[in-house]
Amino acid sequence: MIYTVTLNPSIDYLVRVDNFKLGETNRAVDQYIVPGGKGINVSKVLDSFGIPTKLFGFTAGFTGTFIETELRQQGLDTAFVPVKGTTRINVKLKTESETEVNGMSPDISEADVESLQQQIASLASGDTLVLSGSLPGTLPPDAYYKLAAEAKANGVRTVVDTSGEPLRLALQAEPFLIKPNIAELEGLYNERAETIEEVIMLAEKAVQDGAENVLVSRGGQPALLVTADAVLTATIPNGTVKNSVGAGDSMVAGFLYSYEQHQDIEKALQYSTAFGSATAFSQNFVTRESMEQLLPEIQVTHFKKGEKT
Ligand SMILES: Nc1ncnc2c1ncn2[C@@H]1O[C@H](COP(=O)(O)OP(=O)(O)OP(=O)(O)O)[C@@H](O)[C@H]1O
Ligand SMILES: O=P(O)(O)OC[C@@]1(O)O[C@H](CO)[C@@H](O)[C@@H]1O
Repeated sequence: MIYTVTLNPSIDYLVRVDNFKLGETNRAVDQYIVPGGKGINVSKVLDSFGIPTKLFGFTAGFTGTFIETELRQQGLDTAFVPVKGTTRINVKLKTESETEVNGMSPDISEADVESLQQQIASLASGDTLVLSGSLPGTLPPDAYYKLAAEAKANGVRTVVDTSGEPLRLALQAEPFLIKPNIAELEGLYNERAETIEEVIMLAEKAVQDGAENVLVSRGGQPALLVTADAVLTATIPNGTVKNSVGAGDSMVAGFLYSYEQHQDIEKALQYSTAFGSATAFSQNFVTRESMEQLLPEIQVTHFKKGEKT
């Protein structure tokens, strides 16, 4: 069974404004109000591909109630720990470009964390635990490390999709998969990666530091999968980006969807990329139809030094 953890969920307010003017009253021409947060998005995508998951995390206040109610109505199995305060609202403003304002998390107490730890303690060998998104401000940076290490000690496969210090520390728990985008990978080692060789070098550092599979997304540029034995690249299909919110989460979902069936990292990279781009090219999330359309366009190859991608 796959379990996702969203410590810092959100209501995503996606709003489109034509001719946006800073400092003036702008009127929306389109809007969506949906449960968000990276782990929740992974669960939504997997569920739509027939893979059931259980959703852990913290929810608070009327926004938390909205998230829980919506997800349950969609048939998702939520088991959020209720906490004090109000779950955040994240604004995703679509103008000529995409601008995001992610809200502030409620405070999480030690007792809240213990409740979550108890839930995670029930996972066992054969289970997968996906830890995704930012940490609430009151949690220490090693929060993901601790949860991942506990799960791993029980034979659970762990996935960590976060950034900065929480990601750096989580590597010590030897996660099965991490999915940094290029900025997150650079941030991990405080180094710029302008050439493909530099990107690979940083991803290889993350492997040395503990990650089994490092899936690097680079927006419209080829994605990479780096392990101790292989460096793979995947071409990115051409298309018009409609909404990239959740494209990275769709990649995580696609990787797991494929890997659970085939245990083949080349296929997992191909599916992962198809899931990511299918989400980027749609207003909502990837569907089976949109994914299957893109899949044959994506070529996965073993990277050879000197190659341009
Ligand atoms: N311009 C694009 N053309 C095609 N596919 C894209 C484009 N931008 C993003 N994607 C798809 O989305 C995936 C994830 O993109 P990105 O590297 O921006 O991840 P991310 O920053 O984690 O995403 P997000 O946080 O917005 O969910 C890419 O690997 C690709 O499959
Ligand atoms: O602030 P975080 O936790 O880093 O990211 C949260 C978030 O931007 O990520 C998802 C898309 O990946 C959105 O649903 C959500 O609003």
